[in-house]
Amino acid sequence: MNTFADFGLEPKVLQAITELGFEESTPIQAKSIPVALTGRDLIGQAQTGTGKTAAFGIPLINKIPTSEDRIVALIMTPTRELAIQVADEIGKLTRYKGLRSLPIYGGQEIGRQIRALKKKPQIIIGTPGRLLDHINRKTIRLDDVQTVVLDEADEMLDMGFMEDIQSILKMVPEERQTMLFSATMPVNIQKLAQQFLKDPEHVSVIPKQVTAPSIEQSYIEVHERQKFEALSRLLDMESPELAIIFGRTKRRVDELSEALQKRGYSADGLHGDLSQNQRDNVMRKFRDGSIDVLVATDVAARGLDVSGVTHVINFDLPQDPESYVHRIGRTGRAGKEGTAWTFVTPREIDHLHFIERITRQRMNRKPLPSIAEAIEGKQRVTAERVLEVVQNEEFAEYKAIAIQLLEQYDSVQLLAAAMKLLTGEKKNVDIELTPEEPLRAKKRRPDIRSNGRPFNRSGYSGGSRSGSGGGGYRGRDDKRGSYGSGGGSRGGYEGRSGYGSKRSGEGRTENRRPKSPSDDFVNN
Ligand SMILES: Nc1ncnc2c1ncn2[C@@H]1O[C@H](COP(=O)(O)OP(=O)(O)OP(=O)(O)O)[C@@H](O)[C@H]1O
Ligand SMILES: [Mg+2]
Repeated sequence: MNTFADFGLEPKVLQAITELGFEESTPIQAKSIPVALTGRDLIGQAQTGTGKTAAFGIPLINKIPTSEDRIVALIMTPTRELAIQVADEIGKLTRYKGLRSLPIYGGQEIGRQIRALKKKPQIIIGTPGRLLDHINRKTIRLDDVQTVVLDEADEMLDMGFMEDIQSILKMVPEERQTMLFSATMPVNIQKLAQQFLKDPEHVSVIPKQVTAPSIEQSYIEVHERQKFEALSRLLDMESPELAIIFGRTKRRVDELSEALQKRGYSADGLHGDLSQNQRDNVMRKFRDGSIDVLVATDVAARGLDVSGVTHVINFDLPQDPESYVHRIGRTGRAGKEGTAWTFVTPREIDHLHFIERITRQRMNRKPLPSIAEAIEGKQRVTAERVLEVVQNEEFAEYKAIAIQLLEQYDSVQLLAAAMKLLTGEKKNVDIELTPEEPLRAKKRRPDIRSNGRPFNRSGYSGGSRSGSGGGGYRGRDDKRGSYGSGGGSRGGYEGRSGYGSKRSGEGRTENRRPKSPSDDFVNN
């Protein structure tokens, strides 16, 4: 068993880890924490949801003296919500040590950030655009930074942030420790590594496939026009605890979340054109369970850790295999199980097979759920709800009326009628979504798992950690689990638009993703 005590960490850091409920280190933590503690540069790769945040967070926190009052550590993330989430986890890990960490991201009032910076945080977690903004205003100085982490490094590169990262790292002393982390390491990450890292140690825990082992992956072949019906049936059949549905464009996300609401689902949409306030609100509602379906663009694909997400549905096929890996990785986290469904139109089937080849993981082909299956799913949920009330004996005040009714009517008829009311009929509104262009198949390219190096077989077994649960779908109450970081009350977001925040105000979008097929997509 790999306990955190073996790393020789400070007692106060150890205490915070214990409080988070982490009993054993995950494989990526076990391998990278000792390396990071030596001060070496590091490239860390491990499947989604396996604790990479703590893998860089713990050693980073451990080495900062409490008396420090300069910015000595910088963590960069591709999106606003990830900056907030990582800051949240870092905050929890520094609870007893008493370090100060601060998220810095576009969309938030800059004056507020400047005031917070006056409190002399030692750790900054930020998105590139807003960081540069502060550097230019001289409200952030990086002259004393000793540790830099690029979380989701490949994504930042992919989005065209190389220049911004270069400009930021020019402000950081050469004498420093630099770490890159992601679940996917395409070959072009080497370029970034060569420029910014010195003789890095590669720490990779990718056993067989890059997708997390606890996610069941299926696809349904469906025509563009059938997609919404397929989605409704799927949601009814599966009745997810919490689900994230990915759409290709902002328009798609808007239309789809509105359509789901019209049909009576508790859904809301998230993309980069919403104001920061709207984004925060949607994330807060999703994290606290007041909505159970989040419809999002790829802005929500990376790093987001919301415990209780049982399902990911790709309403539109993802652009590339990396996006697929990260999208479905929003479920099946920390050893829990998850289910991923992907809709594919007949013309896109080659693209789906391309994703399968690159991820070396086959998806199960499933038929469109039938109306009967959808109804059955809904009835099952109603029955479960009824039985829960029965078991908890939460019905005392209804007993008298029940007895009265049973004197006049048949018990089966009564229960069936009550269940019908409880199940609720889905509103029969017509839904027309604007069709999306199909994606074209791509040529095969190098493996995304291994960064061109022989991959590591020693790795991750998925179920080996204690405290990581495992048995399938949890009840609502368990949603926050014991993993900690999913329970943060804040939920911010940074759309792709947020990157350009140094040049743009809130909500403005910039095309910085070179390979995107349409403006709609890049502005996600
Ligand atoms: N040692 C541990 N034991 C139990 N839970 C852990 C441990 N380490 C991390 N976790 C929890 O696992 C969840 C996933 O962690 P994290 O978000 O760091 O994953 P990740 O590897 O960065 O995933 P992604 O690639 O999607 O960004 C979090 O809720 C975190 O609190
Ligand atoms: Mg992460």
